[in-house]
Amino acid sequence: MDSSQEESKLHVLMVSFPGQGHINPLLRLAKCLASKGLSITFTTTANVGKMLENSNKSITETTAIGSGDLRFEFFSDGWEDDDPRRHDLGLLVPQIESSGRDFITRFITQHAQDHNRRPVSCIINNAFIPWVVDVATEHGIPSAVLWVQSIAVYSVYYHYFHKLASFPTPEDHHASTKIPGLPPLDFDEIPSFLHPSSPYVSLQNAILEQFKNLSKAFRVLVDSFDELEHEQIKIVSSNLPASITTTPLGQFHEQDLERSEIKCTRLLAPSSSNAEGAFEDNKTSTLSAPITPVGPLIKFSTGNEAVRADMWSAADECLTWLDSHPPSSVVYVSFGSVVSLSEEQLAEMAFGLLDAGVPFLWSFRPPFTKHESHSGLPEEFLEHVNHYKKKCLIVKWAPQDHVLAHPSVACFVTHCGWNSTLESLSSGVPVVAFPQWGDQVTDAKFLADVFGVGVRLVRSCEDLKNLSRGDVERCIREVTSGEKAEEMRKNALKWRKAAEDAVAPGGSSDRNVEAFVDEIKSLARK
Ligand SMILES: O=c1ccn([C@@H]2O[C@H](COP(=O)(O)OP(=O)(O)O[C@H]3O[C@H](CO)[C@@H](O)[C@H](O)[C@H]3O)[C@@H](O)[C@H]2O)c(=O)[nH]1
Repeated sequence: MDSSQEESKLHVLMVSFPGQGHINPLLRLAKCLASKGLSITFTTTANVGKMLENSNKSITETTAIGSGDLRFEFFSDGWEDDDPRRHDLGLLVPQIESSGRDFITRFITQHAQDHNRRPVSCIINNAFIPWVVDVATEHGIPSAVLWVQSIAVYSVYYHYFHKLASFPTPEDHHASTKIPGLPPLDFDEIPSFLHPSSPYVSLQNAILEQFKNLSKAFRVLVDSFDELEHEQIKIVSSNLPASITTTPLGQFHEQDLERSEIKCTRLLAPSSSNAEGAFEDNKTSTLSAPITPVGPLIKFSTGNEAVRADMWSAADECLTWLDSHPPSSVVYVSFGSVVSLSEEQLAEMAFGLLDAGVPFLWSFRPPFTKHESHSGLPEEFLEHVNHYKKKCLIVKWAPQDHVLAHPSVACFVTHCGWNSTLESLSSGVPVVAFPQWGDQVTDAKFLADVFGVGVRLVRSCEDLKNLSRGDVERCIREVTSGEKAEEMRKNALKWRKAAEDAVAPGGSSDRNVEAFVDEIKSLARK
């Protein structure tokens, strides 16, 4: 690259909520954009930044990726290192907003004034920090959002927020929800934060807040792909005005950029359950920027595997241990970075795994706080694991992307976070779905009934409480042997191929990423 190209690299600031399930997809997008010639600064809060630096030394320096580059800069959330308030989302979300707003404003100003730095041309953020879009708008900087859950789940929240469909009410709280383009969703299949009695009010607010200002962004990118969620993309897009819906994926028109002027009225009278009063001004509302799938981001090869953002060090031994097993023989178990199981659930899961008689690798994330139990596994089970190291391995954190891509893995027992869901589909690995809350219950429904790659270990909150080792064993057997297992394996491999095609040069997501980069360049010229 000559010096004039080097100078003309556009600078994109990417801001992540400090959670693993948010950081991973945003970082994957960051690497992808850098590989196409953009200069990226990736930021999140400093306490999580410290964890990332401890487990990934490579992120402490600027890294050249393709014709662009990537660097990290973290901001303090204003609390001491061990402040327990961080574990309360209701407190954390506003705290990050106040410190994050200051940081981003300073960052934009410094980069605009200092001739030795590149001014910020675009800002991209992910879930739970919608104020980033407002800060960008206040400074006249174009902004985009990366939605880090499925488009189906986006559609459910979108229909809820804009009162476009009926949802369960306290009076009729088990009614199913019908949303165009989605199968009818039973009560236990809509994201559980929308249940009338959900105790997770702060999570519901954090999620729904995002829908307030999506129209200020010029694009909502999604870590999904057209072939996987074609109908859902069509439906979500069709609630936008015609000028946008007629725009084919991967081709942007001038009028798309003026959508802040666009208004759309709701289609249905509001159901009494729809967070009445909370989002008062929805009668005539600007809906959202166009939705563009750019995933699965994990499949884009940027030639820089070393840059990772694990919050804990991934145990290298996983891959050598997997190497010692025959193809399609191991069950991988992980419940992501947030979920904690009760001691009863852990015991049933543990003994169910033993009863299934298959080798297993269990990633059991370290506790967040001193108070969170990490010794919840039964003593008898741990003794067995120690004795049969060849057959069972428990680690604190695994390189999950590499584990799922390993040929020895036959099945994934997962909590169905969207990243895990997409990673298993992209790797062709069938699943036993063990969702706990939020979008996970919807993802589980899709994995089993729409994508055809797994079985559900639990279907309702009641099942969660009554998990039995017999069910664990039965589900693992169902997914790993017999005719039905063969069918699921075939479907999983079909999705893996579709994922590979989507990100290959000229594939649906690749075209969308290219067009997005062109869009950033074109907005920067204005
Ligand atoms: O040992 C492990 C376990 C997990 N992971 C990675 O951690 C991420 C976990 O993300 P996800 O599967 O989405 O689970 P959560 O961490 O639980 O994610 C939260 O955020 C997601 C995105 O909003 C939601 O879909 C989930 O429901 C929510 O719990 C994935 O990329 C995994 O590859 C590892 O690298 N090693």
